[in-house]
Amino acid sequence: MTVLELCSASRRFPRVQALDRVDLAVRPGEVHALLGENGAGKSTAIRILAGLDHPDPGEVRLDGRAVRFASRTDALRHGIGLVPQTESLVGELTLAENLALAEPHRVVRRRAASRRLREAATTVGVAVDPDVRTRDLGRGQRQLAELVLALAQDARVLLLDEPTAALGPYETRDMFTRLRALAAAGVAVLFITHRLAEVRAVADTVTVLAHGRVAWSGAGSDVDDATLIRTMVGDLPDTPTREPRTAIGAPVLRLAAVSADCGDPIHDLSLDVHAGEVVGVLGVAGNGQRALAEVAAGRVRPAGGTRTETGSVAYVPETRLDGLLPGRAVRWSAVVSRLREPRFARRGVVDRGAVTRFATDLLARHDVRPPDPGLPVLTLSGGNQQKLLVGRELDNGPAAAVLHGPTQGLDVRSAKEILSEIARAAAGGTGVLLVSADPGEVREVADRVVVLSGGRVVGEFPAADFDDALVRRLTAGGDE
Ligand SMILES: Nc1ncnc2c1ncn2[C@@H]1O[C@H](COP(=O)(O)OP(=O)(O)OP(=O)(O)O)[C@@H](O)[C@H]1O
Repeated sequence: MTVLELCSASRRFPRVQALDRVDLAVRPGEVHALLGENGAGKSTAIRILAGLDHPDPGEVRLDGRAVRFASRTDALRHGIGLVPQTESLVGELTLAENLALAEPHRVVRRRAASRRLREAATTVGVAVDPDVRTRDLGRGQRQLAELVLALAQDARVLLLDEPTAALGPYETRDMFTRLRALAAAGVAVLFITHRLAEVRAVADTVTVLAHGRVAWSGAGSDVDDATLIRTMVGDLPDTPTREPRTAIGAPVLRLAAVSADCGDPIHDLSLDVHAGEVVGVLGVAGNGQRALAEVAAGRVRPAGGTRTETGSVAYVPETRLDGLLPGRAVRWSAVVSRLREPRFARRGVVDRGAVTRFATDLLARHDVRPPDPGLPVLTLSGGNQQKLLVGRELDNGPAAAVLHGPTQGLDVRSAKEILSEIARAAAGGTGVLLVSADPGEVREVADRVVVLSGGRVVGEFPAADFDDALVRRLTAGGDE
């Protein structure tokens, strides 16, 4: 029995056919994974199912009947909950206030809202405080909060656009336990991911989109990983994620006994990043990663201690839109951190032609699709926005680079390309601070690993000594 489906759904945007006659069905009690390379049409499919967009032509069916949701709120009234890729919570408000905002059709008293949220959180075993300003939660926690928000509104279908992108392996496993419990209770779950291990861990059914079409669909047990990868992105590039390094040099970024509070505080933290070195920072989300990244990048002044840099510091923030100019064309996001360079100005006025030429070249070099500098940034798929941001930041051979979750939302091919880019930057002398939720990528590209817990460094070791059990113990708050 199908609860929600796309029937021969197409959607065209000015430069692309995002969906082309797609059939996709979600069933109660089933976890369905939606896969595909960046730009394949996954978010478009989910947005249509959630009432944020409409197929043209094509149909959405609910319980077998054609429907046309007027909005996301309307879809939610029919039991369709969405956890979007870019969070939709209002940061200044608490989760309880966000719930009141999401239900304009009824009066929601704050105490009742908090109670409903607590109940929903208990159902899925999540510890969220409904009365904390959502801006003060880490990205992973905000996504869990959105999940709880949908459940508090009685969603019987959950559409999750990359719910695990900002989560580490332990939090991901927890989330899957919750999703399985929801499915067992009859909820239908459709989620987007780029990680095949997650498909194996939780999905009953898999659909792969490629260039807006269904390239494969069926039971997860009927397909192997190699076939899935080939169907998604073709053959993987054979690019190295280790480059011969020049000797590791002097420190390019030094934090000495810094403390800062950006929601998840850091205390008395000291860390040096040397030229030509990749320092990987691991930890369970919400243990000071954001504060560390913001302080290291020079965005937030530490409340105590000192920060020293020796040259330019590139920064990829955890939330990609914080590093882009969402309201403007791609070309401006491509140059924003370099606009002061003389080549972009003519007699004191910005030289649009020079900006466009630079942006065109940057998009081509970093495989951002579509490679059109005139498109609004928000019309790029999430993964392509990420490639633009990381490409721009590493492009200029900075002295240091602070990268917070640089491969978030990237398909396997692009993630591999970004890791090679990081390795190349380090080989060229950049000192990289890689703050990541993914132990696998840290292990692959870092020289040294630092583990954060409770806002403090609780362990540090050469990447060559990487030991899963040790990392698990340290991230859980143990001492070395
Ligand atoms: N509002 C829009 N206007 C123009 N083009 C758009 C718009 N929304 C999406 N697109 C384009 O449609 C295509 C599919 O985008 P979509 O976001 O669905 O991809 P995706 O598979 O979710 O990618 P990712 O894995 O990177 O998130 C992309 O080429 C994207 O640039």
